[in-house]
Amino acid sequence: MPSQTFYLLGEDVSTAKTIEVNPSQSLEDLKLLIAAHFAITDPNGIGFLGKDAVLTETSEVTTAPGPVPITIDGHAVRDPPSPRKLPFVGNFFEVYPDHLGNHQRLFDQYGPVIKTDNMGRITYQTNDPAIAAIALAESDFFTKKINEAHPLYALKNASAGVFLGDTDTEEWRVAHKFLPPALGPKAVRHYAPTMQKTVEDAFKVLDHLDEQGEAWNVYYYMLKLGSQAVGKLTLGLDFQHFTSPSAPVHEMVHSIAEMLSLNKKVTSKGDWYNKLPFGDPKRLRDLKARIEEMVGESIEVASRGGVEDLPLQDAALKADNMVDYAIRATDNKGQKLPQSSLVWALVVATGAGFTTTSSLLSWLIYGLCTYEGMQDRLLQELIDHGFDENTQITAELTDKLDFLDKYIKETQRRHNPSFQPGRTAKCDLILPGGYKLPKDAVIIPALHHIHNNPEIWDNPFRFNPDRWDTEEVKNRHKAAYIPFATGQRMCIGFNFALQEIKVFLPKLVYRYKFTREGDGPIEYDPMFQLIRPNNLYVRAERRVKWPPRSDQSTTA
Ligand code: HEM
Repeated sequence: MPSQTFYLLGEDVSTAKTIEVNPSQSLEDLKLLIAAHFAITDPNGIGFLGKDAVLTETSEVTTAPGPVPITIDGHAVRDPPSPRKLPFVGNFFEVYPDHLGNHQRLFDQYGPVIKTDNMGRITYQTNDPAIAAIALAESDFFTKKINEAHPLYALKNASAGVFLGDTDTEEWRVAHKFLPPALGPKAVRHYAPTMQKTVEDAFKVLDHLDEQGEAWNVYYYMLKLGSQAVGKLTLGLDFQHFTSPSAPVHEMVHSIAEMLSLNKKVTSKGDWYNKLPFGDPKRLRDLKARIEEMVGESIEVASRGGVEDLPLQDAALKADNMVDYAIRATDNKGQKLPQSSLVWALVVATGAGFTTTSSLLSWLIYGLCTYEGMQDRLLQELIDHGFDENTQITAELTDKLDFLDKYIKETQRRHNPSFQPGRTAKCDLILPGGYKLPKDAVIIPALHHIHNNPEIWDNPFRFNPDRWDTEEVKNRHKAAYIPFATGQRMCIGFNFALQEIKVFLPKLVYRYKFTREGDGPIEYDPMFQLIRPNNLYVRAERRVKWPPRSDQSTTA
């Protein structure tokens, strides 16, 4: 077979490779062949340069005088740009404290892939959905491998939960077979009554705060509410967060939160520190043991009921909660989730579940008080669907609430709580646009910046739920909106989260009118894993009257 030599434009000609090419193959097949040889992640962007023009036929490529330069999306290959570094701190002060605002500025200045060095930790970020989709697909190019550069590295070693681990492990595969069915769309539907009871239990506290004329910190109460629901439905535990306005946050919730921050502290120093018999490392070991003990108790209580084993899907539809599910669910070989994976899979699902939903709930309340007309439109939609305080919310009802759906989507676009799902390059590779990434580099699809990228979204900084009806948004790139990430390592709890929100928000909006207390800037904590409003205070006033149905007011 004839052969041709090729090299990547931008690299030295001496790197050229000789490749056998069948002259009768299509140009598309030739691009696939070249992509495989040069680890080019998207073959569609490959171009072949002739002496005077771009070569568009395989026969032209094979007969051109070699070596033939390869372009990617019309570019030579190049290192991702990076701001100028300062000694020791690198780009730290280019990025922090306002990493959301600063990354936006860096994307505007340098383009869709940027490299930053924050005190020695090198990461790559992208706001391009096409690159995000490539990174998040588990493939020959990328995987979730949590190495020193990964944003979850500090959490990986100390807690070791399978969902904080690498994809390429037997433990993750087993947990990933067992747990997602319990959080599938059908399975979470039967959790709706428990979700509703949870928010209704919070009413007496919110009513009391209203009677006292008190404003409250939204994140604090949403943390209580979000974790109350997740606690019941993952661990079967009642955290008693709404027995009174000052009811303490349950030991499980603050233990998980404290464990997350201790992990960061302990693993940011050498391994010797971890072995100290006192201080933070000891506290961390004690906490881990206590958490295991608490989850172990939940498992024991659930087992004591003498429950029957069931195939995965049936168990998902019948279980009272995820512990109950996990001890019953049996795969087609009659095997169960091993006890060794069970405890930490449940701890991580609980932690991932409440930190995220409580942040999103907080942003949803922020939107009610900030964006003109939202509260009225949400309320009107409820009234028009015959909603009242006795309504039992079901998925059939929430499926009809179009504006609610658009409002949630727009909030997750504009104020997404999670922002850094990192993926690791398995080899030296070339991204669309010609950006080179070395093996083991961690790239973060920057969710906030993808969701607010002006190349994709018209007027992205405007909060506009109606954009979700437009053709432009309906035809967007599949990774232009990925609040729960995408690919095999995406969120397994998204059905749960969305259903919970669709039960909580209507109940809250029907009962209360929310107004913001104070009008200073809202701050977020740049060192927290999630974006949440730290200093948002609201008044929730009980409604005493509701608008008429739209059809009645039109008739009138
Ligand atoms: C608004 C709510 C939520 C948001 C925005 C969210 C977002 C995410 C994102 C972006 C990831 C991917 C992380 C990565 O790729 O590195 C993820 C993973 C995960 N989420 Fe969620 N999540 C939410 C709610 C939940 C809930 C309610 C649960 C459980 C009940 C849950 C359990 C998990 C688990 C176990 C993973 C790890 C999956 C894996 O590594 O294979 N999440 N979530």
